[in-house]
Amino acid sequence: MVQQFSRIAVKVGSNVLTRRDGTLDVTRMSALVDQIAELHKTGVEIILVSSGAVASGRSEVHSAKKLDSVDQRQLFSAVGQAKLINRYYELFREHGIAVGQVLTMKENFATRRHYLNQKNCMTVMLENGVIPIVNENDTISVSELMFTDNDELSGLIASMMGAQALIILSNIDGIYNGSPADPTSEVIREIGQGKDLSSYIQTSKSSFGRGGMLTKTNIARKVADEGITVIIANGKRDNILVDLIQHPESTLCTRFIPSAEPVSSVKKWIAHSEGFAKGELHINYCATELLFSDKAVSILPVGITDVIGEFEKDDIVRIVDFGGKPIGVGKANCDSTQAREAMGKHGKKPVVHYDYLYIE
Ligand SMILES: Nc1ncnc2c1ncn2[C@@H]1O[C@H](COP(=O)(O)OP(=O)(O)O)[C@@H](O)[C@H]1O
Ligand SMILES: N[C@@H](CCC(=O)OP(=O)(O)O)C(=O)O
Repeated sequence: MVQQFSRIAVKVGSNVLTRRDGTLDVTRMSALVDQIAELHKTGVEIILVSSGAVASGRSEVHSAKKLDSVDQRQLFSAVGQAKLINRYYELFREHGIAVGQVLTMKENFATRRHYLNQKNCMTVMLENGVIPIVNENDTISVSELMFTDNDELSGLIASMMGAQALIILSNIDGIYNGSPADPTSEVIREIGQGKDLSSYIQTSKSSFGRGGMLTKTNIARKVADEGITVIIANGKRDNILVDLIQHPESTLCTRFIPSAEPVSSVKKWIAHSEGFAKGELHINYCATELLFSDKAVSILPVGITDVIGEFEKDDIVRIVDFGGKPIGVGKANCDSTQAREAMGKHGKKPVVHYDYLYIE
């Protein structure tokens, strides 16, 4: 059989790995490991993004004093991540497969150097047949330093590692075209580019999840726009991973159709960097129009009407259109003082070069 994908990222959500009482579902973990091992043996490279640290720590510690939510998360994840990775290690060892732990945080995606260091680490692991098991470093990622959830992290990882597909396993068969609780709702099988799904998504979350379906959908769209197939499926269904890869037509899931246009690796990094923007470049009507045309256009000083914030050369800046709407991100080619000096002038060097510009 021809394999559809040779490198995939698989995200396993908290709810897939957690029983109703909040403890780790080792039977489910073991079933998923068996499937990953089966795919690995057919030559598919897999990066596993696994939640479950907080859930697996919860049952291990019983604090005498009442803990606030940050303390709880730090304590449970510190204990739980050790337990989680230990379980994975043992389960994969039965298949003769080595695994490695990668704990990361949002800041590690902010500078290109850190980004490339992480990429290199996981590339070496894959080259040596080791499956990277990635999670957020919950012990030190607190509040604004946190990813929205592991869906966001898995999108960054899939994009960074040049995966052809990202499979997000949750406790639901896919995105429903109404409330999942409504028996008339159905799973949307395929989502093309530019489809607005906001009216379908309920704000309800599963009991142990962090972000909910809306963040899943937003991430999925962004990643698919970079040319990566994104699949949302039910990790609690038997043999789901193998079925998705080997019997894609007959397996229930939501599939985001990837863009056919290739996106460079630098642009992929920039696309996910909005949260790290240090400043804003406001542009006029004419520059906005040009950016949305088919041409490869850089942001020239002549089209800039305002420079907000203080930034250095190579920092990420947000691009804001003439109506005040954020339309993209880019890597600044100069600092904010130089950008202000050049603003509105003809014949100056681009403030953001096209190669380092991502328009949404
Ligand atoms: N239209 C929808 N289709 C599917 N699920 C939805 C929809 N709207 C809201 N949801 C909720 O999103 C939940 C999955 O997201 P989340 O709780 O973040 O899971 P995970 O922990 O796997 O990341 C589902 O259990 C469901 O309750
Ligand atoms: N890093 C956390 C999971 C965070 C999270 O957002 O989980 P999920 O709702 O599955 O996307 C943990 O391991 O418990």
